[in-house]
Amino acid sequence: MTAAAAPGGAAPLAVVHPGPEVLAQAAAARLLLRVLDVQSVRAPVHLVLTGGTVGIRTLAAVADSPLRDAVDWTQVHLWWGDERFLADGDPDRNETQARDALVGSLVARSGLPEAHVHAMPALGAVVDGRSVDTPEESAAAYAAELARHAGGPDDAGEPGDAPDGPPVPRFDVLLLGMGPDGHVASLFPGHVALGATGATVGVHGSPKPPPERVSLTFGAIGRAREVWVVAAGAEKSGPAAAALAGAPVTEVPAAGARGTARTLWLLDAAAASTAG
Ligand SMILES: O=C1O[C@H](COP(=O)(O)O)[C@@H](O)[C@H](O)[C@H]1O
Repeated sequence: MTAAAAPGGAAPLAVVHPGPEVLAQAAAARLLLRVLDVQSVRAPVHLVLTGGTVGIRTLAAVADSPLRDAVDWTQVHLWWGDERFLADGDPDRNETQARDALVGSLVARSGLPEAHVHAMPALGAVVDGRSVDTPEESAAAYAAELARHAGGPDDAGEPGDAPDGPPVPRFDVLLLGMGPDGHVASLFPGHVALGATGATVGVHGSPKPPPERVSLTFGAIGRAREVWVVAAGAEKSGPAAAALAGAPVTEVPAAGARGTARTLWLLDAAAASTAG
């Protein structure tokens, strides 16, 4: 396989919370305040959502937060870092879980336009008149959707903030969960997808079910202004410590997820227990 490049971007900073519920509440409050800050200087805001235990718990906390109503959701775009390649509405799809936890109510009650909800095409979806039957077709369709939203006035960065990379929006915050094997999005240790170029990649043979997935690449992740990795539980402590210590990306993919301006690791005490 092609080796993943050494990570550039902002060095990681870890913030530790006592347990998973406080972690989810704090991540949600932090996310909403970040959106408010960004909306004071530019629009639209591009957020990348994650699946996973803490990721979905964080979205549920956003839904219940009083800060939610301070955001202008008409000027927010939602994207996903990865997706399980399953039929639309499958309960294991990250999109389905995110819609149940938050996105559905933002569209129904908070003015988020459905056209701003950019889910990765599901198995059997029809995009531009063609059926999406493989992870590669879904990945290609998503890359095209990302490219349509790249290069807008909201892309203008701060001085020195112009990373090379595939055509994707400058994500304001990109959320990632992390598996106990150190995977982020659907980029797994030792997997050929780690070396993928372009914005997205179709994934086969995922060690975590389901085997077929779609993921942003490191190139796309590295275009985010801020990357936040959220993780809870003792089973995450080994990979968290390794990633924070700069482990090889091929062994601990989470080590390669960095934002241009900020890389935050939001951990609970158990997940931080091995970190020095
Ligand atoms: O399969 C996935 O797993 C990771 C982490 O999930 P967790 O339940 O261990 O927190 C998640 O971040 C990713 O988006 C998802 O597709």
